Amino acid sequence: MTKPIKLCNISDYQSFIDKFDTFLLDCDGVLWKGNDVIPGVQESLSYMRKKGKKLLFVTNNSAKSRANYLEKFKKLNIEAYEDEIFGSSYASAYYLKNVLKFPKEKKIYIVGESGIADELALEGIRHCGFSDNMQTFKSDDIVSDPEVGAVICGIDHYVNYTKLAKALHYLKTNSDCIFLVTNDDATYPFKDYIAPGAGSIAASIIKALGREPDGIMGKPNKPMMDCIAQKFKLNNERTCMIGDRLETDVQFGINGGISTLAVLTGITAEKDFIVNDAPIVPDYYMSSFGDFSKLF
Ligand SMILES: O=C(O)[C@H](O)[C@H](O)COP(=O)(O)O
Ligand SMILES: [Mg+2]
Repeated sequence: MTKPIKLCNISDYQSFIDKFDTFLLDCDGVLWKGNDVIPGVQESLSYMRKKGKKLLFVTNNSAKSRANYLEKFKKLNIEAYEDEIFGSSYASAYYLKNVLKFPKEKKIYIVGESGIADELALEGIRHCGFSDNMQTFKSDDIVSDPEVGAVICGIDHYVNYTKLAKALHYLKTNSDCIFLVTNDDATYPFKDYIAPGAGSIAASIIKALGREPDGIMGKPNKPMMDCIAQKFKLNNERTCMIGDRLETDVQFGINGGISTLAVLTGITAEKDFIVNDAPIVPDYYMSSFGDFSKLF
């Protein structure tokens, strides 16, 4: 088993950055936790831009559209541009439009937030489910709607029984109704705690439905890489994925044939991959992406 290389000092940081032209940067747990920016992140990104590196922000968080994410970057005083941002809501809309060729006459029921609705709308795909955000459960609300051709589930801070019951009803009663999940992250790192992730929300529908989703869009899966590849031709030898979760970020890099750097500010701990039988091992790792700020 190849051992991951730990980046410990300024010369390690310098030689690592010089190896690559493009960095795919995860967001939750690498750049920030919730709305708390990880120390040194702005300076690290500025240094990379100063060295002429291409930066792409690749997040499984489907709560926001690319435009909304750009607002978050600005609010947190992090330089970013909309065409650098790839979220699982965008990857889902891209997949439904270009791969599934989702029929115009059908609509999608959303268990999730505005990111999914906004990106579907940009692709001209009809959707519903938003009005159920604050709904108190009433059995009469669970009615058939043959126009629902798909259910999509992502992170949803307003998830409720009505939404889960409607999603299950459409999937069970509408023939050929497909079930997509924006991402399978079990957890979601905040500054002082770990919260349930999109994968844990989708798990309640999966359990009730008795089958797995027809597709998971985000890292480590192909729809996210396809979404990036339609905009940027990556030179795999000179590209590195930087993330905080082994089974999404590092696996995404491995699947994509690019290098991987794990940081320890989010979900993954060193003990998760330093053992001999670790299933997923990054090429490199370091305590925090913010440590590159020492080069600034
Ligand atoms: O959906 C989730 O569980 C969270 O958004 C998760 O944190 C993924 O965000 P990422 O680390 O890919 O930015
Ligand atoms: Mg992350």
